[in-house]
Amino acid sequence: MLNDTLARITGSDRETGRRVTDYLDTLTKPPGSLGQLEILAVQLASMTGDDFPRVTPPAVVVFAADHGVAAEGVSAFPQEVTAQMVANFVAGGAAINVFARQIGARIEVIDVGVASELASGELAQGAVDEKVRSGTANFVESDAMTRAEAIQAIESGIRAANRALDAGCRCLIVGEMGIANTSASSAVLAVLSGEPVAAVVGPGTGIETSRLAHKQAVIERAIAARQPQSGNPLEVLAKLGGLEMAAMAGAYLGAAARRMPVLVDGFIATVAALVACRLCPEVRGFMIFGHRSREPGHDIALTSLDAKPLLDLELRLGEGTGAALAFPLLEAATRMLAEMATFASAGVAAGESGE
Ligand SMILES: Cc1cc2ncn([C@H]3O[C@H](COP(=O)(O)O)[C@@H](O)[C@H]3O)c2cc1C
Ligand SMILES: O=C(O)c1cccnc1
Repeated sequence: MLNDTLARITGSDRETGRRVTDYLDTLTKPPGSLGQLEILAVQLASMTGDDFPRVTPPAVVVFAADHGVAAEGVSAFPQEVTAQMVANFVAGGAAINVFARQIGARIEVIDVGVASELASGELAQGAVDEKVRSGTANFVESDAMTRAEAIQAIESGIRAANRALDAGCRCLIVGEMGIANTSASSAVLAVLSGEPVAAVVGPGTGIETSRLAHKQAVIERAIAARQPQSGNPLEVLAKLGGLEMAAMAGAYLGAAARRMPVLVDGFIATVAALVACRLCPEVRGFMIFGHRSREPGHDIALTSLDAKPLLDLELRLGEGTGAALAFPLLEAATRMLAEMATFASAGVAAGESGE
């Protein structure tokens, strides 16, 4: 299924993009005056192959999984919080639930590796059970997961993207929940970007500055012990990543294979996006970056992808929140194309051409 999906991903449709670029200059505004919104409109048209792309309704998929490295004291919160937040997502009380409701999104919560037994029983009723294993192994001691488990998690992400598409959704927002996943993301990013761990590591849920040096040392020890090959993204993911990160990468691939625009969230989501792009560079053409997270490694991940995020609200939450908040800008871009009058239709005199 992964190989089929990879084979189906082609570049975005530049011809449609060029047509929409020309059309934008016929709308009743000075050429280029809607700035980034015009760029967004062209991107969405190129992704979908549609001169009048639509992004509503959006889908939010939140993947949850635990991390063995939580045992090293790298998060400000205990591991149980992952399962407890899954219950909160299902009950509709988390930040992502609020913003998903605001934008009219279909929301799905998917357990790909929550450690708690409760999570697959009463706690997570209403969550999709795609558990690959009960959390990763502590990557300081052994590989986080096997290559087969990483592929299984990626494929659960592909299925989630397909469910969203089959339900009629037109834009995919991918979120995550997993205590200690900023450590796994920092490890993966350091290897894939070649940057030192010190440059990509950050406070995550808010560990004290004194504990940040410990978090950095744990990640450095893990990379030294696991020795992943930076040119092999699947190996880096399996040795140092997380099940939710694998599923997120899969969801991006699944969306791109069906030309569905993806709105990428914060630090963890962007590291997963980097993994997806290393697996298949054409996926990049289907990604829009919602916001710049306060987690310091996010800038490095964004730079690695040559990505410019839409918003900077100083968020550091994850769950898909920054992407959900950016969604109305995508909708505005599509409405601008579909609803604005042209100079000809409105009888407005055109100005001098050229900027
Ligand atoms: C209540 C709560 C809700 C969250 N929602 C997202 N995260 C975020 O924090 C975690 C990563 O930070 P670290 O690596 O420091 O554990 C992830 O679960 C991420 O999604 C949360 C964290 C907490 C505590
Ligand atoms: O940007 C993120 O996704 C993020 C930052 C800190 C903690 N959790 C998530």
